[in-house]
Amino acid sequence: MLQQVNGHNPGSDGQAREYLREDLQEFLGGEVLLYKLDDLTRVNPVTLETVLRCLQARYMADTFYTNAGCTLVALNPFKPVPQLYSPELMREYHAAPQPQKLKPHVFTVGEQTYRNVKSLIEPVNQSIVVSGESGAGKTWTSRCLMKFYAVVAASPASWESHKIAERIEQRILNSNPVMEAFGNACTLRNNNSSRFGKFIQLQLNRAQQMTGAAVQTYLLEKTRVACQASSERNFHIFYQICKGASEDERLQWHLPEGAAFSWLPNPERSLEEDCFEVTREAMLHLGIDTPTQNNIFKVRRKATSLMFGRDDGQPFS
Ligand SMILES: Nc1ncnc2c1ncn2[C@@H]1O[C@H](COP(=O)(O)OP(=O)(O)OP(=O)(O)O)[C@@H](O)[C@H]1O
Repeated sequence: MLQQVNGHNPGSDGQAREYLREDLQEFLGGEVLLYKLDDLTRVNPVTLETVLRCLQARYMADTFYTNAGCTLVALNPFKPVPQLYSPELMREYHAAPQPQKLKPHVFTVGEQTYRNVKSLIEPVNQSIVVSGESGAGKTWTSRCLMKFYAVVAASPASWESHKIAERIEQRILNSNPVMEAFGNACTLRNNNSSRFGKFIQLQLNRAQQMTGAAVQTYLLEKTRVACQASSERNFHIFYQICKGASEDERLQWHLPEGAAFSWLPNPERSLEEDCFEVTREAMLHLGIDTPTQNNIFKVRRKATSLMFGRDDGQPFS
């Protein structure tokens, strides 16, 4: 039963609809100012149309973050916006007496969470849930948060502990290209779609410095190895190996130059994520040395050679 619509007491459903229509018109009439609404709880009346119009107005004004109470709505800009993620901006949010008074940003969430750990007498674990549909920007957002913590949670006093913190920071950031190489693939919606879920745990000591990180992955879409929807691709790592292996490695891994594989469709698409060197470099930083890497790729290559199948129908030796 309808009791009240935006302060009106309607006598009937018809009247309620009329009031709603008037309120809607009034709200959208001042549309030029919609981009200034940085909290969706201030949208009135709350309808799908008003919320979307508000987000659209902000998007047009290159404003990609909007609060919705204690939730942050992030719009994917689909273009590089480097000034939005600079270390200077990270420090600004970190140093602000009240970060929630600054413009809505993923760094506000990061900083508030960081302070919540610190401000309690007994530190309490904090969680940030990043959700959205495929291509919405979850991986990007998680990466941003990791970079943010790597910057703000790594300012120890002594040179020695500074070095340790720096190493942890690098390892945390380097875990991304490795996980993405092995667990991401190009889909119709996203060139770099994560085909697994992940739970990332960042560990801080009592002084709020980063001491480690752990990543748990789950629900890897293993079937993609053998079956890809048309116009989609297999996991990046396979293309990286095929495109980036040196001549020596090709010989070792029995990987003829230019060979086509039926289970590696659309290899002609050249993606930023195809860079084998980036994965190898990141693995090195994670402590996986070159011989171990070679063993991994050899094992991967052997396991997959049975499956890839060559387009000419020839089995692999
Ligand atoms: N804040 C941002 N700034 C610039 N580009 C972005 C931003 N967020 C997302 N993108 C772009 O959108 C693409 C898709 O984002 P992302 O991979 O994070 O989506 P996702 O939600 O993790 O998708 P999936 O669920 O498929 O893994 C990124 O590769 C990047 O190009």
